[in-house]
Amino acid sequence: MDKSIQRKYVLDEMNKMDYEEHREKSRIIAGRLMEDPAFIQARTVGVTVSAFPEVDTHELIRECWKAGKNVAVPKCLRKSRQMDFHVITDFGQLEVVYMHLKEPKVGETQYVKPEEIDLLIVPGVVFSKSGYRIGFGGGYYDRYLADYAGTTRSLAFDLQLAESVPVEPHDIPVDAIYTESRLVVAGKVSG
Ligand SMILES: Nc1nc2c(c(=O)[nH]1)N(C=O)[C@@H](CNc1ccc(C(=O)N[C@@H](CCC(=O)O)C(=O)O)cc1)CN2
Ligand SMILES: Nc1ncnc2c1ncn2[C@@H]1O[C@H](COP(=O)(O)OP(=O)(O)OP(=O)(O)O)[C@@H](O)[C@H]1O
Repeated sequence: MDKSIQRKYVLDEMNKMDYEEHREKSRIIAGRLMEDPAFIQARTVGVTVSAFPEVDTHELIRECWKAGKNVAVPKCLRKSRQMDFHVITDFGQLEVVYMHLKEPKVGETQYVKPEEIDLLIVPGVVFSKSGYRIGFGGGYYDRYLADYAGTTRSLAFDLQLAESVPVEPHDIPVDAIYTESRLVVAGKVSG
């Protein structure tokens, strides 16, 4: 199936969730990640600030702060279509400048190199059982992952899992995907 059709179909399904269902499932998904040794051991976590209908990451970010972890969020560089991650210690250090996305205020936050991020939580719209993904189409994460050697995870609702997605040469799969009912690891699915 065409990438943009698959993206639109799944986004439409995600948008059908009501506020309660979205919040409850997000809480379960984030809770599962928080039990993962890769999360527990991470000193610095790279994560996006979610926007509905993405799996909510706000509570996860607060839990990172409580546990003394650094929270690094991406700033998009539009010309080069690259991203820089900056450490935020408060949601007040975010601003909306690009595509309704909450991004770090670069003057107020510390830049971190890819090798300083222990765990990168990779966003996406559709995920395959091999860990491949369809994002919002900016190619930002594909570019970042090309230079990133650390551990990756994704957070998704069950309805975002597809049998397969089109794979291009630049696509790099994530190590594992948490949903409200499943853990998908390197092509294996368990309950
Ligand atoms: N919450 C959240 N934040 C995130 C992402 C995400 O998926 N979720 N990203 C995940 O990657 C990055 C932003 N990704 C983007 C992906 C596509 C376009 C986009 O479609 N841009 C239009 C218009 C560009 C322009 O105005 O210059 C385009 O490409 O046509 C923008 C951002 C970083 N932050
Ligand atoms: N490593 C890369 N080097 C150069 N161009 C790239 C790279 N990765 C992706 N691109 C380009 O970026 C554009 C968007 O890529 P793609 O459609 O795979 O995005 P996506 O996976 O849906 O989104 P994202 O990675 O932002 O979540 C494509 O035109 C692709 O060719």
